[in-house]
Amino acid sequence: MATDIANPISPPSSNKAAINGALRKKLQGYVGFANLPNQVHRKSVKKGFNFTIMVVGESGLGKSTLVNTLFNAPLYPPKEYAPLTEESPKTVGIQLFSTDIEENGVRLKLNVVDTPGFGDFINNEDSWKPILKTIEGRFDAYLEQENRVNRSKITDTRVNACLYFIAPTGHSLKALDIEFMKRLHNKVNLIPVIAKSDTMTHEEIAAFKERILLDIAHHDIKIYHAQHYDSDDIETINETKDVMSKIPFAIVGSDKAIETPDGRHVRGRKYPWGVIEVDNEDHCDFVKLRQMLIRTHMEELKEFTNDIHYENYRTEKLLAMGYQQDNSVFKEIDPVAKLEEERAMHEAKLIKMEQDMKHVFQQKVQEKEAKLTQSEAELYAKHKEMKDALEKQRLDLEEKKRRIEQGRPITPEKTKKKGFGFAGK
Ligand SMILES: Nc1nc2c(ncn2[C@@H]2O[C@H](COP(=O)(O)OP(=O)(O)OP(=O)(O)O)[C@@H](O)[C@H]2O)c(=O)[nH]1
Repeated sequence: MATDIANPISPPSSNKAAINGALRKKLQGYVGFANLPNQVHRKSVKKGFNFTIMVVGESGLGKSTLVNTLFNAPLYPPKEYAPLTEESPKTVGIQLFSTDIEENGVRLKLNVVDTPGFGDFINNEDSWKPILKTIEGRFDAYLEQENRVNRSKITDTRVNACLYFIAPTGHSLKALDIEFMKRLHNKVNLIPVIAKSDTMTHEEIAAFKERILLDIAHHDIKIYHAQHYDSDDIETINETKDVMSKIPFAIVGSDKAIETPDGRHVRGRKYPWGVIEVDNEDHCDFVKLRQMLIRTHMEELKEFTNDIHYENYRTEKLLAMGYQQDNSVFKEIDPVAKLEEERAMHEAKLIKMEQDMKHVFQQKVQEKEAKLTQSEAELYAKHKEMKDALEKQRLDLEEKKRRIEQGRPITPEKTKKKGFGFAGK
């Protein structure tokens, strides 16, 4: 099904002057995803785009109606009314709708995940579980495809944006809203919207928005925060600021054409006191929401999904499966640091060599010293022995001399025994 979403219900030509009148703010240029080529590479444009939106919120807040309004296409088959209760029919179970939209040669495959409204049960405690399961299930499917041997054709069904519908109570967020948003904010780009904002006055909407943002900040809920693609481009910065200033978007949904009192045919809701136009920026933020989703921030929403939410999920999952990450492989090689490292290694090597040489030298000196000490001791012993022998000789000679002087004969044996040259004399 190919639908022109950039031109929601065209009014008859006779009423065109009235459209340009005071009530309706005329859009500058066209609004649509044909602008995407400015955001990404031409190749992606050729391939076409794939975008998945999820709608979450209490039952009956107009989720299905908004999706039809957003894409100006009856994505939802008309809900059958139950004849007995005459109650509005509900979405039961998670439903997926897909449509191909083409604009200026750019193809967009749009997927919408509609979740059943919650809040109807006595105990709504776990109503977030199936929604979280769907988001994670889509991450798992992507992870499984990434791990295949052949990864050339990966089908990406990951949820790129989650429109969270807040009931137009005018009070603060409900405990259930807080619980839901907290459960989802780390898994998906959360975009809060005030449903059925036609039931509130402008002042009430402004005060309610303020209150919601305070609650979100108080509970540390991370909602999607658009970034500037090109900080030098003042137009982009202003556009992003403008879009961000509208969050939470106060929206009105209607896929029906109605006639305004001045004869225009518009998408809107008719009341006894007047008409609320869906595509009128003075009436609600629907145009801004569509602009952000399709025109200005689609690629960024996809990037955030892949780089932040999916990456975190993947890391947690792989760690839980026992995979360890070797961070050293991600260490960037800094040439200065590398040189420094090499220099340190070289220095350490030199120090080691110096120490080894010192050790060998000391060993040799010690050995020499030991040898010298030993020969000194030997010399000393020899010297002592000679000295003792000479002393003994001196004593013998003195004895002989004394005997000769006393006239006593010298015993030849004794002389012989001595072995000194007196024996023959
Ligand atoms: N006043 C008003 N009514 C709306 C708006 N959007 C939808 N409705 C009406 O609200 C009723 C419920 O709308 P649905 O789109 O079926 O709501 P839902 O959130 O999909 O409901 P579930 O399927 O139960 O989750 C319908 O009668 C819609 O016409 C809106 O912006 N303003």
